[in-house]
Parts: sequence; structure tokens; C-alpha cells
Amino acid sequence: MTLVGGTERARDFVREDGVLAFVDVGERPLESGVLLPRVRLAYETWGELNADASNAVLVEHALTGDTHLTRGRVREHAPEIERARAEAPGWCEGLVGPGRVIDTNKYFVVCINMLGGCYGSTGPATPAPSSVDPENKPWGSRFPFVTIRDAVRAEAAVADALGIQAWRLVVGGSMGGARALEWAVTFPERVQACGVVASCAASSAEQIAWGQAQNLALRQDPAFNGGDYYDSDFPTAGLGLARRIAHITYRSAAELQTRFSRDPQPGESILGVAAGTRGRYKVESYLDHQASKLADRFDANAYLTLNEALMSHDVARGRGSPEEALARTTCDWLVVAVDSDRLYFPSESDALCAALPVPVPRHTIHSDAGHDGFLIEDAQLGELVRATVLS
Ligand SMILES: CC(=O)SCCNC(=O)CCNC(=O)[C@H](O)C(C)(C)COP(=O)(O)OP(=O)(O)OC[C@H]1O[C@@H](n2cnc3c(N)ncnc32)[C@H](O)[C@@H]1OP(=O)(O)O
Ligand SMILES: N[C@@H](CCO)C(=O)O
Repeated sequence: MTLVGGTERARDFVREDGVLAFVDVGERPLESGVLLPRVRLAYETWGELNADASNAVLVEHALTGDTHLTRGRVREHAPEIERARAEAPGWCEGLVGPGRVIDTNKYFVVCINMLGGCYGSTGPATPAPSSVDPENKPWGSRFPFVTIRDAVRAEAAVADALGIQAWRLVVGGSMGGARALEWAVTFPERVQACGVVASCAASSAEQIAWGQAQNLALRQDPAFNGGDYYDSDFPTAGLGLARRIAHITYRSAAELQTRFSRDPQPGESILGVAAGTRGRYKVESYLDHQASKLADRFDANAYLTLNEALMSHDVARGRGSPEEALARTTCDWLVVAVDSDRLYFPSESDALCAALPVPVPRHTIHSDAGHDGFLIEDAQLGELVRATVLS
């Protein structure tokens, strides 16, 4: 295993906060029995690992998130591209940074792009190694099915490379919460505290059902071509439709009603003269925007891969009941639900709490937004992190 750009452990390694770095973690045996060769994981870090490596915090991103949690700083003569990246705002600014709850002056904060993703880690858009494809074309349709557990096992190799034996905290929301929980169960000795936000112990039938609808919407775009589209048009229509389906589940009915009601999009009329000729409702325009925004920044195969991984989430697979699986954990807990979440219901967080080996209260983020409330209400989440697992 090598750190790309150096072979030293993180504390000896000259890094730049908020700039993408990589670890080659070699061949990964997957739960399916497949061996995935030449895996590279991308990560970003902030702060310094202390002498006994006891201050490391892992923040796990959600389905379409990336590694850029917060702004960073780069050395004076860093290349322009690194500087621009480091200076760009991240998706977790409210929680991570100097003086914030996850204080980068105190903690060494790491965020790893999930295996199978498209923000730097090996995924379907990565050139396949010569052992798979002599022409090194992207993996495309050949990229194997990976699970949340596969991803977490690969992330453990990143922790090894960085010299982190145990995390002070592993925390994430949604798919990030699934990975945080899987870390606590797979590597109990490596997780001192675990934050599971807007997530659950195992994907429910309904979550799997939503996932299937998204995946089929994407696959049915003719441009998808079974997953081999990299030298042609990208399946943006299919990915956009998948995002629309997903995004409705990420927001609450009440929020959509309050924000958009039955209003037409300004400048458009909802009374068309013939079927299919009317203008859009505001909410339709909003979903169109969410769809094109994701299609512009995400790879369709990676979306399928990560969605399938999330559908596979079950910390109890092969480990008995949820209670039996969770009995092996030894960490402190923060379990949080968003009160208006209609994708990961608060009752699923309650069920997780009930299955833990120690009494743990379920905490609540109050938000009208629905599932995305865990990203939007970062101040509330920060207070919960501060009061529980980082007190
Ligand atoms: C570039 C990257 O790499 S991003 C990677 C990181 N991303 C992630 O981690 C994913 C997680 N983040 C998210 O899912 C989202 O950013 C969230 C949930 C945090 C955003 O939540 P909110 O702030 O509530 O955004 P909201 O749902 O209001 O959407 C706002 C957008 O809708 C647009 N919009 C609102 N109403 C309409 C309308 N009627 N018609 C068209 N567009 C509309 C706004 O202009 C805004 O556009 P912008 O995002 O391009 O600025
Ligand atoms: N909006 C989030 C929700 C998934 O939990 C994302 O796109 O990752």
C-alpha cells in the first residue's frame, strides 16, 4: 500500500489542507467474492495528526457527496489548481473548520471518497487495469457490485496508510451514516465514537424500492448503453430522472408545498393548448434544476454503484440479528434523526438505538426540509456532536 506522493505516514507527510490526495490500497476482496484489482482511494485531510494519533476524525459523505468538507490552506507555492480547490467552500463548512465543532486546530479530519464513486476513488469511470482491459478503457459495465462493508474495509487501508489505528470519531449522514455504523461494527477496536445521522442499521424495503426506481430510470436511458457510454453521449436524461425521484424523497411534502405550492414557474403558463405543451409548475422547474445540476457533476455508473451499495447496507448480514451484530461495538454513540425525514424515518433511528448494546437516546434535528435536513441544519447537528461524542 502506498501514499501517492510519498510513503511516509500522515504525521510526517507534508500535506495541504483541503487538497485531494490518494492512497493505493491494492487488490480488494469484495463480499461478492470478486477481487477488485488496483484500487485507489481519494481523500482530503485538515489539521495535523498528533503524536499518538489519537485526534483523527473521519467524516463520511452521503450518496453524491465528495471529500471537500471545508476550505483548506495550501503551501505558498502550491499549483493553482490545488489552491483553487483548497479555497473552495465545502459541503460541511458549518461543522468542520478552525474553531468549529470538529475543530481542525484540534482534530485531524479525514474524508474519503467512497469506493465506486467519481470524486477521485476507483470507480466505474476509472481506466480498468491492463489485466482487465489491455486498452485501459474505463471499467464501465464491468465494474463490480460493491457493498457498504466493502467500502469500509477499503477505507481501513487508508487509515492504516495514514497511521491511524483508531478514530476519535467516525460520523456521517445517510450513506455516510451507513458507513459510520459499518465501521463501528466491522472494526470495533478502531472506533471510539460513532455518529449515525439520518440513517439506519439496514436499508429498508422502501429504501431499496426507491433505489430500484432510480436505477431503472437511469438504465432505461438509451445513452446508458449498459454502462459503456464513456466514448459517447452521457446518459444525462436517465441520471436526471433518477435524481428527480431521489430528490423528492430527500425533501418533505410540507416543505415542497410551502416553497412551491401550485405556482407556475415565472414566465411560464401551466395551461397549455395541447397535451405536453404547457409551461412548468415551479416545483417541476426546481426538480429540473436539481437533475441537471447532478448530471453535470456526477457519473451515472458511479450513481448506480453507490446506490446499489446503499441498498446492500445491512450491518447484520452474516452476523446474526442486528442486536448480535451491534453487540460487538464498544464506542460512544450519537444517533440522530431528522423529524421530517420521510426516507430514513425517525423510527428507524429508534430501532437502531434499541438494538445497541448500551442505552443510547435518539436525538432529533428539527427541520421542515425532510431528509436533506441533516445537511441543511448543520448548526443543530454541530451542537449534538459537541454535546455528545466530542464533549
Ligand atoms: C460541486 C460538488 O462537488 S458538490 C458535492 C457535495 N455535495 C453534497 O455533498 C451533496 C449534498 N448536498 C445537497 O444535496 C444539497 O446541496 C443541499 C441539500 C445541501 C442543498 O439544500 P438547499 O440549500 O435546501 O438547496 P435547495 O433544495 O433549496 O436548492 C437550491 C437550488 O435550487 C434552485 N431553485 C430553487 N427554486 C427553483 C425553481 N423554481 N426553478 C429552478 N431552480 C430553482 C436554486 O436556484 C438553487 O440553485 P443552486 O443550488 O444552483 O444555487
Ligand atoms: N442530498 C444528499 C442526500 C443523500 O442522502 C446527497 O445528494 O448526497
